[in-house]
Amino acid sequence: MSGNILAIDQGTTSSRAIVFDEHQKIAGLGKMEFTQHFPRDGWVEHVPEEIWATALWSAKTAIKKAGVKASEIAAIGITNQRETTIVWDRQTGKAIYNAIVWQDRRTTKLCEKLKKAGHEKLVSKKTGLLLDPYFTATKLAWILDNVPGARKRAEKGELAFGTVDSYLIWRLTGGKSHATDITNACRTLLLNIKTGEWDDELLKLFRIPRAMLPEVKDNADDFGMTDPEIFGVALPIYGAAGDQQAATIGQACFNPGMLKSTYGTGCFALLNTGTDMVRSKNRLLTTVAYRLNGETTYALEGAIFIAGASVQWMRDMLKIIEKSSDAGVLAAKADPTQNVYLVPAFVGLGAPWWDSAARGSLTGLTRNTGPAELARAALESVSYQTRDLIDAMRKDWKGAHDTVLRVDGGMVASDFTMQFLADMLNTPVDRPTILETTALGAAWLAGWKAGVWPDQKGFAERWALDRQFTPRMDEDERTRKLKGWRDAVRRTLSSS
Ligand SMILES: Nc1ncnc2c1ncn2[C@@H]1O[C@H](COP(=O)(O)OP(=O)(O)O)[C@@H](O)[C@H]1O
Ligand SMILES: O=P(O)(O)OC[C@H](O)CO
Repeated sequence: MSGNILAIDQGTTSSRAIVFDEHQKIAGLGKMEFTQHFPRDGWVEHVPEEIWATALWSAKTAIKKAGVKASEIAAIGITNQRETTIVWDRQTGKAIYNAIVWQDRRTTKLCEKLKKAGHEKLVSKKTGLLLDPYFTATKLAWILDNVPGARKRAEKGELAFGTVDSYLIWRLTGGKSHATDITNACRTLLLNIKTGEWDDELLKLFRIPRAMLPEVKDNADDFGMTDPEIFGVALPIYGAAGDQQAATIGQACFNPGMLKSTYGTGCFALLNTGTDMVRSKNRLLTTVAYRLNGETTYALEGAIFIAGASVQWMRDMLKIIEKSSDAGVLAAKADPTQNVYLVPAFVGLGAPWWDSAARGSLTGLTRNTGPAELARAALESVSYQTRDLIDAMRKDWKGAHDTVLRVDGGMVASDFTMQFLADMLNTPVDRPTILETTALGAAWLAGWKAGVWPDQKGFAERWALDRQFTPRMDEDERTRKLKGWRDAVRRTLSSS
């Protein structure tokens, strides 16, 4: 059997697919951006048909570009933007409402109400998460409460719920498989991360009918065969994982203490804590890193909502750069004596603040502040936020000390940003040769399950360094800059 694996990576701003060959090298890639809908302040939606169409187009393009026949693909792995919520009609396969995206804040009030009623402790204990609109359950409840007739139909079993992995699996298998994987399921607020099963108490709290939920599987598992109409041949789907967990796998962070951070639209740092479920005292998340052969590995996670999105904001709204890669060039021209801080709380602040009512701020402006200082502040904000996460991780778990950070995602192409990151963390930052680690992680799951790719150890040995960024800034300068950042955050919090 051939060692070609198709990975479908359905992200927040684009869908892409990659065919990796038997040596885990990229043989073909297809990528398409899709429309972001912002119907109201704090609301973010995607059209499910567009998610499907762009994912499918990308998959077919990747196969074509790789110059292989679909029959030469051994298996498919799926990875996706997490928490994004879709409900569809089991009969027609049509979604009953747009996908409510992870960034969407419309359920802030409901979360506050549940918190006031004292439910956060139970929710955190069972799920490792917090009562924040970021997660799926309240978005799903919103759909059931706001689409006429939805709740009744869901109770009768006529509607199906899924995160994007589940929706793609359903579409790819022609409605034959309604499944999800443990890493996506554990982000819904409906799964008990200790047992790995849907939890009746949580379902009752969020008023979610069990009949609409998918089956929860391991990350390398049998998720069904694709409908032969789609690729001309039925292909097995053998892997699925949320994109941040897939990146953890793709970065081969398989040992406790290993840490990766992905800089895409948002930024997500995951620290492997092994089979230990480390409970955060500093408002980080406890999450499933992966479950293989029934054994669960956990991670501590810090989630930042805006990273590369601030670069897109400069490009699309402020129009001070033409393309993302101009940001680093512009930032390098900034006046080093200015202390401008951008706190990009465009959709609230994630870890460790969890302030959904906060909105972005720009401080330290002078008459001489121009686009270059703004670009620098936007790129630097990513490193400051990462520092906040890693400080919290170090307080939570001793295994987080002396670790090297492996980075990936679109934004790590910026050398300026990576150097500043090493300076702020005061720790080396390793950028691998393959930056498509999310897709690679999903591909490994499928390739390993299909028996055509190496095992964990063999795969980890193939991880290759492109460049290591080492800290260059002196301690006084770092301390001064971090203090300025913390002041800026303090002023941005909604309670300030
Ligand atoms: N050279 C660069 N410098 C800074 N930011 C960049 C650069 N290249 C891409 N980006 C940013 O990275 C993000 C895209 O990363 P990607 O991993 O594709 O994201 P996602 O999976 O969330 O769609 C965009 O927000 C883009 O602005
Ligand atoms: O699409 P990304 O890469 O920004 O990832 C989104 C995360 O999965 C949200 O939790």
